[in-house]
Amino acid sequence: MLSLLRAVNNGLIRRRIGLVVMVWCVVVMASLSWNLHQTYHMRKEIAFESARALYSQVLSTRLWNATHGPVYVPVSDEVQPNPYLQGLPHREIEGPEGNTLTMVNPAYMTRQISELARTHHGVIFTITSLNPLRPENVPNAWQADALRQFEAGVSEVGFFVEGEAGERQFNYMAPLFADAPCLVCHGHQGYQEGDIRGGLAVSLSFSRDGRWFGLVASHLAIALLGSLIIIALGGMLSRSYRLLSVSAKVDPLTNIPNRGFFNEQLALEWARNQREKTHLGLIMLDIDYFKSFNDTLGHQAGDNCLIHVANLIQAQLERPADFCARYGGEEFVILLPNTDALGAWHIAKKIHQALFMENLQHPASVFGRVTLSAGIVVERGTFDTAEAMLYAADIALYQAKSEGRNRSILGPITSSSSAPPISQV
Ligand SMILES: Nc1nc2c(ncn2[C@@H]2O[C@H](COP(=O)(O)OP(=O)(O)OP(=O)(O)O)[C@@H](O)[C@H]2O)c(=O)[nH]1
Repeated sequence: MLSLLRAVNNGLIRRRIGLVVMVWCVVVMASLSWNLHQTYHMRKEIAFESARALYSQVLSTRLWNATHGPVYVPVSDEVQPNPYLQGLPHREIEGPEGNTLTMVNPAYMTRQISELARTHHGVIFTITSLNPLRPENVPNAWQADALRQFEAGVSEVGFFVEGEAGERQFNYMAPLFADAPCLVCHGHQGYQEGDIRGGLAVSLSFSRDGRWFGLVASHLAIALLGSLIIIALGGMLSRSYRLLSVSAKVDPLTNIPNRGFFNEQLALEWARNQREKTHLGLIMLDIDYFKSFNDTLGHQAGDNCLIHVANLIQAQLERPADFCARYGGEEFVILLPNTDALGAWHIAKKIHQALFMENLQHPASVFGRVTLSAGIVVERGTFDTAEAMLYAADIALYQAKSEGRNRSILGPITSSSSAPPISQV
């Protein structure tokens, strides 16, 4: 039974389990990449919203300045008169306390606030242009690229980069359009109201996102756990399948292969034999006077006798390829690959002798003990089909019975042959 268990080919089940594990892992990995993508997308959305808010804030401040006409603040170390407003009337005026106030236009105010934001809040925003008045407003590479994109119709640009301190930095830029107050200084550059005259670049720092680690770890755990469950359930399924396959092939009383399994084996060996043109021996055996055995000693004793004889027959087989099955009732069959008539005869003789030595009492038999009759055939180009071979063995067995039982007959026996090749133990 154990050897049969091993013999059942469950490679297909293993391959299927492997496939299910693979599909499971692919699904988990797809979920991971979707979640990572979503996390990145969300983070980028938040970064865009924050940058847009800052951009709007700066524009509102500039608008406030532009709307209220010249704004004046006291001249100090931080706020010196703006050289780009040189020549404008009233660039400096006297304050109520006799101090000097200087004009702060939207661009100058943006620079002032930008400086405060950079030093106090770590937020960087700068005004930049492809055609700047101030040399400090010359764009860097990404800003120049963004400015060119605005001219091509793009409304904003934003992306993450690695910050200097290893943090994530989000660079954002949206266009600045020329309006009346701007043209005071930039009019001579040929700008009209509504033209894109530059952009407001914003750089925000974000801490590194540790969520990806949690996502990767949890997905790996799910993939591993799921795979283990699939493998465990698959193993149980595979074992049940093997047990089912085996029980479908084994005779429940004697625990040796049944007739169905024998038929499969016969088809295999027949095909191999036809290919390789070797000998294939077949012995059909039947317990003598078994009805009387049951009648005198009872069915339970009959069952025990069948088990005993099955084990005894199996014990006489010499090669791993030799195959014995319960063919039905008190009938057994043996397949002997690569075995000629002499070999098959030798096995039949061994069985007769072993059973004789076993001396299983059979009071109703003329022999006083359990005996067998056997029909032997050997295929080597003799039969057209496996069924014909089996039939010939059955005829030889019948002949052994009719000649007095407790013997073997070597077939084939044909009704047409005047002198059938009958041998006898
Ligand atoms: N105890 C038991 N008896 C069985 C089993 N299978 C078949 N038999 C019996 O085996 C007997 C076979 O009887 P027959 O076919 O007349 O053959 P026989 O009495 O052995 O006579 P010969 O074969 O001519 O020697 C029947 O009585 C069946 O009931 C089984 O599994 N257990």
